[in-house]
Amino acid sequence: SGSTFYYRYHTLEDIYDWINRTANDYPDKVKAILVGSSYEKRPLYALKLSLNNRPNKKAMWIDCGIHAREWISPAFCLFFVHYSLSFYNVNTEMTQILDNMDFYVLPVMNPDGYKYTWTNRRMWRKNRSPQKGTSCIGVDLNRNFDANWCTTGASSNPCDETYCGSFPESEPESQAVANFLRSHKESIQIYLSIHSYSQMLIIPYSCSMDEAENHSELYEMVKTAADEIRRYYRNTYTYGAGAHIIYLAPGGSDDWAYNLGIKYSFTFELQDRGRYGFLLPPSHIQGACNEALLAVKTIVLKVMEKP
Ligand SMILES: NCCCCC[C@@H](C[SeH])C(=O)O
Ligand SMILES: [Zn+2]
Ligand SMILES: [Zn+2]
Repeated sequence: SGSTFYYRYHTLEDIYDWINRTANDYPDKVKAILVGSSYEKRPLYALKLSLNNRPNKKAMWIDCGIHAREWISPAFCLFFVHYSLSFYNVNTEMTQILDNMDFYVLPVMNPDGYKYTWTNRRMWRKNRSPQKGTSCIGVDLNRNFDANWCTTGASSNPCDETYCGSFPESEPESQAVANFLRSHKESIQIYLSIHSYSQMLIIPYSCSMDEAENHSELYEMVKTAADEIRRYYRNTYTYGAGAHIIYLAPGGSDDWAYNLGIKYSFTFELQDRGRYGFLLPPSHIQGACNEALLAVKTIVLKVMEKP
């Protein structure tokens, strides 16, 4: 699949085919891990990238597609895997990173919702689990984690877009990710969740107005990443703690991962700033992915420098 493959949006079926093909084409570098399944029993595959068989490497987790309508998010995960495999031993930074760091990449965390945006409603956000006592469907998976769950910034109404679910990790998708992170928290040093839109590099906390204990370190990382994006791509990303730069959003995967002990935890809001919003045209995929890649590289290299 030439790079034109990575500059188009893909159906869920094409993404599953790509996952299997990639794992088959790189048997010694890529492993498809089944971390769980969705409400409608679709598999949740994470690709483990391990390009250097040095023992006990640290790892970074990247999830995409937690919100169904944010199509640029899965597009980035596919791009990132392709870039890592294609530019290892070619691009200096990527080689340095992959010699030290494994990656777990979950391209579509909400497959039921993603499918639904292709077949029924392009603007769907939540998963597709039915709720008791109402015909309204779906939980906002980024309000379903156990971090100040269902406080201000989430809704307890199943018909709302930010519905928190019936209890923390009530959904199979969030439970699968939380279980995997719990069982790999010793090796996973960095957490990243990819969303769109509004061009932001977000650090904890979003679930409260509290400041993260390593706030200045995290702030420096996203500031530097945003500066690099401005320098190389002349594009503007805002950065900072979610509760301050976007809105209070409790129950988020990043805040939960942070409290689990993954002290380098981020959420990216990719392009654009509202002209197309969630309907970002395919012609913008390359730019959006290059910007996000630069931010990932900047942050990972800084984490690797830490003693
Ligand atoms: N974990 C909360 C990070 C800040 C909010 C992120 C946005 C992405 Se669409 C949201 O979940 O509303
Ligand atoms: Zn989102
Ligand atoms: Zn968003």
